[in-house]
Amino acid sequence: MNELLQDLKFRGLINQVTDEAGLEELLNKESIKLYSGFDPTADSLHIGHMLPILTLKRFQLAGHHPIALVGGATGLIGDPSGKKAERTLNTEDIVQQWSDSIKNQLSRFLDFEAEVNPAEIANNFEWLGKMTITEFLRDVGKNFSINYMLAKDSVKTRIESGISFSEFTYMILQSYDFLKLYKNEHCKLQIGGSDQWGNITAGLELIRRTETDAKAFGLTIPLVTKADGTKFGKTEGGAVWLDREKTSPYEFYQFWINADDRDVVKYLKYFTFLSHEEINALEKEVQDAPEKRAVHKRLAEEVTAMVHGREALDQAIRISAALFSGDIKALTGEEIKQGFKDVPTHEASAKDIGLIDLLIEAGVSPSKRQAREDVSNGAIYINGERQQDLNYVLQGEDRIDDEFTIIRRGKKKYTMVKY
Ligand SMILES: N[C@@H](Cc1ccc(O)cc1)C(=O)O
Repeated sequence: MNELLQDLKFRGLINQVTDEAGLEELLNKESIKLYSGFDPTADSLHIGHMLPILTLKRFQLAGHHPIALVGGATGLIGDPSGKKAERTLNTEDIVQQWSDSIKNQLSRFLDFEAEVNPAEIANNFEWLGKMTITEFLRDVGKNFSINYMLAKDSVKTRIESGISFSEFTYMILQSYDFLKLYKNEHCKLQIGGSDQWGNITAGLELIRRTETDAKAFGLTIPLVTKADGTKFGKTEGGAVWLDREKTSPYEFYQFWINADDRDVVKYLKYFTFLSHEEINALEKEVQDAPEKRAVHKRLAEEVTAMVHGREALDQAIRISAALFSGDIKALTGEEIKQGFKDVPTHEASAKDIGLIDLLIEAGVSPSKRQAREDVSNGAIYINGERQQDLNYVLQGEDRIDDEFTIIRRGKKKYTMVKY
């Protein structure tokens, strides 16, 4: 058995393979080129994209050459696979901009400097962008029968609700990419999410029809599912992005820490490079002492360090600990902003405001009487410091970075006061 395929199987990373025995033979024989494509449908990739990226990386670590393809052209059209409705088109400028940011993100995961098997980046705008309509229809489109195309899930499921000619032809564009990379780069394998099976096999069909003695393969990765049935990768705040401006390293870390006990081992297998032995040991730990959440922590550490680096991970851990204990004094203003992004905010009516007045206008305490009680009982904290003086007036030193103050009532109720 091939070691890489064995690893992918152990991790549950294989959904379908076009010809497993053939692929195994090939992987045992040579170091191959493989690719996966990413359409710029937003200014950042999100954690749903991580599985194909990390799978490319697993191939690279096993000695193969990964090509990460940015869909500068396909992103202008829109893949109907797995989509219930037609997409709205984005402008060429926007797609160009998004292609650049996605390219940068992809570059963080793969090794482009490796001596023998460096990763490569490609952009299908380079060939599809230049192609003329007559070339497309004569050289590529002629190889696809309408029947074949109508039978694909991506099209079949949309016949009733509607699909444009543009999205209908998407599979041909992606097929042409595979053919192009197969011919020019000897790229013999395309991988992608399970919804990409139709597009990948269409590419294989095109290669088979146009190349003699062609041998290429497709492999899909499962869709990440969650034990509670909700969609993976979404939080209340929306998608979990790989761009730290959109999802801070602290939020990113929290996402993994909060994984369901039933999902955590699966995520370790999917998203980390820990050894099988280590994962098996951690699996035992979840079964024996799930309440310790040590395995969740380990998962969050591994993935956050990989995506955002060691320093950002340390910061995320410090913010989490400070928020948990309520002692935020040691945090910087930036760290507090990350940690308190989702707490209610209140715009203070004045800078040097009396504490009781502030508690009332910010809705921290429901009434004046309660506000006074809260303060004298010691339930009120200003930036992590208890304040029991009923006549206390907030001053400059209570404003972090001269911008905001964190008020806490009781154990967990936080409010960010801005000026
Ligand atoms: N269709 C893929 C992206 C892709 C684009 C071009 C390719 O050649 C391959 C894959 C997706 O939407 O996820």
